[in-house]
This record gives sequence, C-alpha cells and structure tokens, in this order.
Amino acid sequence: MATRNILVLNCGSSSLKFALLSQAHSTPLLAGQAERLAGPQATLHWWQAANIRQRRELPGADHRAALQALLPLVEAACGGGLHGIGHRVVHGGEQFTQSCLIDARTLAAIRETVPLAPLHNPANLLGIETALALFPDLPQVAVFDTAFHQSMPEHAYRYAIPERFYREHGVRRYGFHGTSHRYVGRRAAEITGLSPGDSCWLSAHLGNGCSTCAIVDGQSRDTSMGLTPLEGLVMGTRSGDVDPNLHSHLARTLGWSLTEIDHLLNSESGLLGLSGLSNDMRNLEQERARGHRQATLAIEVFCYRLAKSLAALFCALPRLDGAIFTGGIGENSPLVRARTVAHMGLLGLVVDETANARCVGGVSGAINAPGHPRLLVIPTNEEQQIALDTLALLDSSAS
Ligand SMILES: Nc1ncnc2c1ncn2[C@@H]1O[C@H](COP(=O)(O)OP(=O)(O)O)[C@@H](O)[C@H]1O
Ligand SMILES: CC(=O)OP(=O)(O)O
Ligand SMILES: [Mg+2]
Repeated sequence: MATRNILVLNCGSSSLKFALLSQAHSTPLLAGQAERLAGPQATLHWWQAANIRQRRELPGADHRAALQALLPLVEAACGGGLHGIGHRVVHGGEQFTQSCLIDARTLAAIRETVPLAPLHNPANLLGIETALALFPDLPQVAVFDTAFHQSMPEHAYRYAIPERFYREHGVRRYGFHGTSHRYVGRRAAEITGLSPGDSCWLSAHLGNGCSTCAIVDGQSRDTSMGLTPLEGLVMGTRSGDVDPNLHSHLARTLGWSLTEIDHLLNSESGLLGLSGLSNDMRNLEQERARGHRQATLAIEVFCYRLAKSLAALFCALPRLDGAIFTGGIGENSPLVRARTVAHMGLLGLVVDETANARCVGGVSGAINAPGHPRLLVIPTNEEQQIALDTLALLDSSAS
C-alpha cells in the first residue's frame, strides 16, 4: 500500500496545533502552531523535517483563516497527498470508549458533551467543522482524551454525591490526557520487553496540564483528573485539588462570582499562582537557582502533590512494573523527577542521579537506581498516536 499522510489537528480556544505525519517518516513532515488566534497578534509558527523554524504574522486570523494559511504548507510538504485528518477532542463523555470516524452522529455527540468541557470542546468542534468545510472529501477521525479512561472501575470514577447527579447530569470522573497515557504505556512495554497486555504502569503526564494514570494490562484503572481537567495535580495555571468549599468561601467572604472563581482556579493558580512569576517550569527552575523563595515553593508543592498522587494510584495496581515520566516537564526536568521520587522512598522508588541527568531533550531511558523499581522517561507523542488511530480507522472503514 502507498505511504499515507495524516494531518493531526489540536484546536484550543486561541490556538491550533498541527502536525503532518507520514507512514514513511518517524518525524513529522511539518509541525507547528497558530496562536493568539482572533487577536491582533495572531501568528503561525511552523517547522519542517530540517527543523528550520519559520513564522508568519496573521493579524486578526481566526481558526479558519489559520487553517487556510496552513493549506499551501501542507500541500508543499506532502506533495498534495493527504489521506486523512485526525482531531484531538478533549471530552468524549461516556459515549466514546475509542477513537471514531467523524460523521453527523459523532458531531452531535461531541456537541452534547460541551457542557462538560466548556473550555475545550467548543474549540475542538470549531477545528473539526473548519476542517470538514475545507476538506469535505477527506475522512476525519476524532481521538478523545477521555476514551482511554472509560475502562476505570465504577469505584474509581464515581464521586461520593447522590446518584442522580451521575445518572441525570453525567457528573463523574472522566480523566484526560488518555492519548498520551496510552501511548507511553505501550512504549514502556515495548522498551522493557514486557507484554502491553500483561504489564502495570504508573504514568505522569506533566505538560501545561498534568495528570497521573494507573495502567493495568493496557487499560486505565484510575487517573488524577476528574469531571474536568482541573482536578488532581498542580499544573501550569490550574490549582488541581482544592477543598470544594473554597468556592462557597470565596463567594461568601469576597462576593466572587462563579466566573471569577473559575478563572482563578483555571488560569491564575498552579505554578503561576504559587510563584507569582510564571506558569513555565523552565523559568521557575532558573529563579529557584537564584534563590527565589516562591519559585522554590511552587516546585516543591508541584513535586509533593505529584508524589502523593502517584502513591495513591498504587491502590489501583496489582504490582508495579515501572513509573513513567512524560510531557514537557516529565521529559526535561531531572529536578522535578528527583524531588518527586524523593518523597516516595518508603515505596522503594529511588532515582539514579547520572541516569536522571541524561534523560532530557527527547532522550528516553531508565532513571532508577539499580535494584529499585523501574522509573522511565518516555517522550510522549500524542500526534503520532492520533495519526495511528486515524490510519487504523481508515483501514477498517475500507475493509
Ligand atoms: N528543559 C526543561 N526543563 C524544565 N521544564 C521544561 C523544559 N522544557 C519544557 N519544560 C516545561 O514543559 C511544560 C510544557 O510542556 P508541554 O508538554 O510542551 O505542554 P503542552 O501541554 O502545552 O503540550 C512547561 O512548563 C515547560 O516549562
Ligand atoms: C485536558 C488537558 O489538560 O489538556 P492540556 O494539557 O492540553 O491543557
Ligand atoms: Mg505537548
């Protein structure tokens, strides 16, 4: 069969990340992002196989204009031969347990899920609708962050609130970053020579959003995010777990509205809120090295809460074959990995400092001290997983 090319799109509220993958190449033919969309500073950044970065200002461009600006680049990079489009969709509710071809029914189901993910799904839908209008003849696939976690047992996904909120309103834990957890879980089995269907992992996806996951025999058994991607770990700008009474406390004592509280917890908290400086771990590490007290505290809270979450997920595992660090922070921060694992000595986890220092910038490997449980650094590749799912669905719909 001829080599096929898949365009992967990940639309956020003001950004559009893209990658063009080919079966014949291990690295994308083209990748990049359009950011600050719908504003005066909208910009398209892209890089090709040779890794030369380029940028073009697109003042005022919205998602459609950005995708249109992308078209000639896609055509030039793959010689016009595009075979399908894979979309990241953050929330698939309980309807989607795996990726699926996009048709009218899929679109309606994604729309129904908007109330559960008001920050993410509208942007994802916009990306899909724009791509359908521009490429009406190409098969398009939705790959859901939530789908992998649909295997969680009920005792892991239910909240301890009256049943009707689950039955009538879908209030339960869904989990996110499933595409990344699934990808690194499979890679961990490949790297260690274990069978994906008979291996047990803890995975920590640490990007702007952060989550942990217990993976047993290739299935998610529990994860740190919940109804929305706010639950769980400390993240770039998200608080993660707080006392749920914080909402009523802020409303009563400061007269804050729900919108203000949502904004505080989603956009002004996490590493940014604790440090008062930045949501970016690189900046915080630099400031910590200069002795900045709040940057140091932000990293300490981040690592302690991560360790607590991983330790809690031991409850979901029959045994541990290894813990995996991934995402921009997990792949690049020996400091965060070491500070996190330092809290987990009682569980037998110990880092080897030399190996830990080596695994940065896309280098994968084991970073545990000899004789201790495996600790793996594995670069995630959500785009590749989305392209693989898209290809698999193209094949199954053709047969
Ligand atoms: N060398 C590095 N050291 C520490 N943190 C890093 C490094 N490189 C990237 N990061 C962090 O990774 C995070 C972004 O992760 P990434 O997975 O790219 O995010 P996204 O969720 O947007 O895909 C940021 O906090 C960034 O500071
Ligand atoms: C669901 C989620 O948290 O996504 P991201 O990490 O892309 O913000
Ligand atoms: Mg990323």
